[in-house]
Amino acid sequence: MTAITPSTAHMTQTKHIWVITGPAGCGKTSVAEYLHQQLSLPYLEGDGFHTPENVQKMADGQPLTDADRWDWLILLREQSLLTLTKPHPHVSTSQPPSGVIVTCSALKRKYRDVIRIAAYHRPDVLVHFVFLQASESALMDRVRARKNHYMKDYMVHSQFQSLEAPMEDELGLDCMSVDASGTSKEVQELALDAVEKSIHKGSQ
Ligand SMILES: Nc1ncnc2c1ncn2[C@@H]1O[C@H](COP(=O)(O)OP(=O)(O)O)[C@@H](O)[C@H]1O
Ligand SMILES: O=C(O)[C@H](O)[C@@H](O)[C@H](O)[C@H](O)COP(=O)(O)O
Repeated sequence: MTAITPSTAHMTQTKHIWVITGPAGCGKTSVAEYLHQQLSLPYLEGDGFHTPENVQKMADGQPLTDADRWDWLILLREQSLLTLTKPHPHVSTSQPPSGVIVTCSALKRKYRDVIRIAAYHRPDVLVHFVFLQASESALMDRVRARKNHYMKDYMVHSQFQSLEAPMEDELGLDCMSVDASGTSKEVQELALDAVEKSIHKGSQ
């Protein structure tokens, strides 16, 4: 049996991958930046991991296909795990972080399944999905008002066509649904509250 010493204790602590999900404009970036600040956890912006080809495709107004998304999802999963092993530069400790925040629309159940694989060989890792729920028309308005982004408002409809919001079984497992119809501040607070409750529940 391997003894748990202070130097190895961090390896056995539960580590969390917090995936902030939902269609374009739901507030993934806004919420992730807030959680990053409030929880002092590293943050991976999913949009930054698309290939130039995928970005061009979306900028041209074509929704991504499943085939376009697989490698992106796998990359996000691998980068999340890698981030959990590296000392966090924003915290004054040489220990790896206790969690990582990642934005990823994760529109379909099978996309979430790809990310769930992160925990298959890492019993110390828990994956959680925070689904930001708001109406299509609200998200159209937000994306229309957002400047300097490849994703245009007319893409929101295709995102809702692809969307498989987490159902009861996923909500009872590793997904939480957050009302994202309010102001940015309200949604940020609701998301933080949901994450903190989940951490608290896990520690009991
Ligand atoms: N709750 C909100 N209410 C109104 N506008 C919001 C809200 N959350 C984010 N926004 C704005 O809407 C746009 C999309 O938000 P963003 O965080 O980029 O969403 P996503 O990353 O899910 O596409 C941004 O311009 C952002 O400032
Ligand atoms: O900020 C946004 O508008 C979204 O995050 C957007 O960029 C998009 O959702 C994905 O990154 C593309 O991938 P999907 O088509 O799989 O959502």
